[in-house]
Amino acid sequence: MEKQKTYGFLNNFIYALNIERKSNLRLLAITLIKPIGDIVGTLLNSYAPKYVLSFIENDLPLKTIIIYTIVICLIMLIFDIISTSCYNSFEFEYRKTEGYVEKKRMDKLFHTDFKNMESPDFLDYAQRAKTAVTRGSGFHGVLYESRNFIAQGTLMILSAVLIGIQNLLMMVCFIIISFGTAKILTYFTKLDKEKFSDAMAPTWRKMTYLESTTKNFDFAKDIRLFNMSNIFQRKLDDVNNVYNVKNKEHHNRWIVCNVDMELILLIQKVLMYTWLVYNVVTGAYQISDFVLYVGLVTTFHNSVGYVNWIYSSIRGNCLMINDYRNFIDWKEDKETADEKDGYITDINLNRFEFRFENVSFKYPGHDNYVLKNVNLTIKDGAKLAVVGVNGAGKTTFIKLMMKLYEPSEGRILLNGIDIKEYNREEYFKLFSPVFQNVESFAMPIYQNISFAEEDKTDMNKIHKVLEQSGLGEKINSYEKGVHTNLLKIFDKEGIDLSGGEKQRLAMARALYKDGKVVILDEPTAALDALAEDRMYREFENMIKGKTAVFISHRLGSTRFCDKIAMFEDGMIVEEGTHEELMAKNGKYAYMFGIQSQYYEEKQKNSDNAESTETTNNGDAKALKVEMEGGQ
Ligand SMILES: Nc1ncnc2c1ncn2[C@@H]1O[C@H](COP(=O)(O)OP(=O)(O)OP(=O)(O)O)[C@@H](O)[C@H]1O
Repeated sequence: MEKQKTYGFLNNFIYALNIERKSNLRLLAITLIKPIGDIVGTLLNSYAPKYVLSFIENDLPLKTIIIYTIVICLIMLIFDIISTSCYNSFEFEYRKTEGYVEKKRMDKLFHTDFKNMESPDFLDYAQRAKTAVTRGSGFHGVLYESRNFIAQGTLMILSAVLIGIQNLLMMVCFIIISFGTAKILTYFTKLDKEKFSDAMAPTWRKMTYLESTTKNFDFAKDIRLFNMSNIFQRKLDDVNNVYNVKNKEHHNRWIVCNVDMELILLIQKVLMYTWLVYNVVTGAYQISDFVLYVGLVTTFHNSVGYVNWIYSSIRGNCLMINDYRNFIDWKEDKETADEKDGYITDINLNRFEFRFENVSFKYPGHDNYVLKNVNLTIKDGAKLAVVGVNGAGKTTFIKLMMKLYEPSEGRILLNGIDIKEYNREEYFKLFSPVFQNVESFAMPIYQNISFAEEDKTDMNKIHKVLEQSGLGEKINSYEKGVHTNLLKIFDKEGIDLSGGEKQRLAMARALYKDGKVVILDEPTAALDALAEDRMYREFENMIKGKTAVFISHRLGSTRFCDKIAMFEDGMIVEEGTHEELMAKNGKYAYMFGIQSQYYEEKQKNSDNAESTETTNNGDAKALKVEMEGGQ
């Protein structure tokens, strides 16, 4: 688990103000101007009754009293307007700052090491960082309350000084009481952050998963057909139960805190009123003084309460900002950091030879090795087929080759240089991958292929690769053609593609990218036999002269490769050409034999059906294609 860095309260507070300054200067201006309106407005509220009363006590003419009173009211109105307009524009202006911090958070998620995306620790921090950018907490909480903190803090000091001028002892008592309540609040805020916010992060993560899975169209079919609602609801009940227990503790904690504070504040009120009533009874104060000091006492009392609450709220929100900073600054692996001095960023190579040297690998957080002491060379321009049973380590092998993970032991070299030395983002650009599981994104079709804005997309090339991957006719049949949106998230008329069509889309992406190294991981798993036949012909064009790795369960389809590496239990157990491996009569030959038998039987049945029903011979041809993967 990543060690959390703890920044002080002030450090986090300044960080939030800095974010405010960088993202929206107007918001910073509001933060500074609103307190002026609040302070003057509140003090006038205390002084206005005293002055109006003193005009009467001093027998001023009625007309003068009315004019003075109107002037006082107008001044109060001006400061009230300043305060209210700042208050109203805060939410609107905050939108920019919200966008700024959210963008930083998303950037981290987009660029972090691939392995972090499956690390529960990292995902918990991602969840906490999300809380820090949610309205009402984190940055919003700190910036919103900082205006009130400045206003109420100043009012607290001013009213304390004004009271202190009259009675120093009282002022000292009030200050001690305010420190006492502040201490109680700090204690409860810290306790609650640990016992509630932090402890709830894994529960939020689970809830988010359950919620997003339930409404995800990709899962909707399985959920219904396998009647998974019960199991989902049970899991939801489990997390809800944890939430309910923690939430109850959270609320009880705050009730205890409030009661403690109210008891202390009661002592303060009793002291203050005793002092004021005594002075009026002994004739030391006039009625107008009494009214003024009641106003100041109330202001002091309220501002102490506010300052405590606001301070505690800002403190709690600063702890969330601390989490946000820990997430944004989450240390990436040194080897894969983006802009490290000395890392090779210019990967303009014209030959691509990969060498795996004693490579072993275990997934983060797991003890078992998924790859064991793999030694293999893929020569420049060579086509390597990787075969083996499910779970043998084939996909893991290419994930390592593409630098999505790093070897736990050993090293991988490209042209003799450890791939650790290459800048990750530049290195990714080398590859054109086609995976078996393909995601379509809620974007127009052309963008699902180029991953660029329209003005940076070569539309002719888009049409060409769509034709090559067999999607051209389908896409052209839509009114908006390549501008048709996929999925219905941004466009009610968006379309969805079938599994096979998605795989063709992946092929179009790879063709468009035209990477110098081609990776095909079961690229035809979802295709029908005829589409597969066509795709293989495209592959041959696509990989001509390039280094390529091809994973397939259809052993016949690997014959166009120069070399076959057979994986078993994370190790390469056989290596050579198809003919060499067949001659060896080992595991590869055995697997090939079993598959041939199956397809021969299928073909025999098809032939029988063909002779008796004299049907077309398309199926038999398709079977032959299926076995040989288009060869
Ligand atoms: N992200 C992961 N975390 C932990 N273990 C994983 C992860 N991905 C894969 N594995 C494990 O690693 C082993 C090898 O998986 P891999 O996907 O490389 O196999 P494969 O040969 O490509 O299988 P298939 O033919 O089914 O695609 C499997 O036992 C799998 O459970």
